[in-house]
Amino acid sequence: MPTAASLPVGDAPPGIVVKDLALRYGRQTIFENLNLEIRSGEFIALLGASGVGKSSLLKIIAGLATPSAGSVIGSDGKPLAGRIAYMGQQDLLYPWLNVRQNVTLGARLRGEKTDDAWADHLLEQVGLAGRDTLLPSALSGGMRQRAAIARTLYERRPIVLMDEPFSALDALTRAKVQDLAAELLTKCTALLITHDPLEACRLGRHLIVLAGHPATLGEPITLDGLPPRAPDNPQVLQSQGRLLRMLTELHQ
Ligand SMILES: Nc1ncnc2c1ncn2[C@@H]1O[C@H](COP(=O)(O)OP(=O)(O)OP(=O)(O)O)[C@@H](O)[C@H]1O
Repeated sequence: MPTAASLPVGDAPPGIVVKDLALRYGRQTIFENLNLEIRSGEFIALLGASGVGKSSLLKIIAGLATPSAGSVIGSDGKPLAGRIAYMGQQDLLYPWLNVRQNVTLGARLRGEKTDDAWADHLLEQVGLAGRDTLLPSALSGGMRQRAAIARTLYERRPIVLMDEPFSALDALTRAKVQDLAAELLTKCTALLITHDPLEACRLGRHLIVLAGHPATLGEPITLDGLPPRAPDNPQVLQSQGRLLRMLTELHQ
């Protein structure tokens, strides 16, 4: 059975290369000539004011939206289709399916045999072993989000994109789920949208701010050490301060 330390995503996950990306809605230009390179296995946190275009960028990278111009490919030069798992702002668990059925939904939709040993392993990892027959209505918010993480990881994709996945959780549950995500995503290339500077500093290797109209990406703040970093880690506290200052200045 695979272990968390050996999530079966191959040797090195592909990085992401975003080249000269533009997005326009009618006369509104959300961004133009946007370039971003995320190296293999890196965890990037993307921040920025509401409405600046973060979710749009993530959806384009995920292949869920079409850009007006530009391209997104893997750092290995191959398309990213089929190599990305996407986790949105809501857990989107199907209320009529139990935890296990939700976790294995992708395989079921594709008409594949479900990998029950892998599902068991993930349910154990996210602390839901023995809860697999419960419906989402019987779960707390934190448990639902943990089930959604298990469903994301069940897909065994080397790239994981997350759009504010923990924003609805209370501070303590959020910290626990952040720890879990950091541990389970060590072998993936990950891009996380968050409004929470502390979350960004605990999880991200590079923190990038998207700002302006049209939006551009700022110089990244880079943190050392492996996530999850402790909330009172001096580097986390210092970077959090820098980030808040940067976001405030950009908003003026
Ligand atoms: N399908 C669409 N048609 C027209 N405008 C859109 C569409 N989708 C998004 N927009 C606009 O594009 C801009 C960027 O939206 P987006 O959701 O990417 O922002 P965001 O930075 O993720 O915001 P938030 O932090 O609030 O989630 C917004 O002004 C939004 O109104």
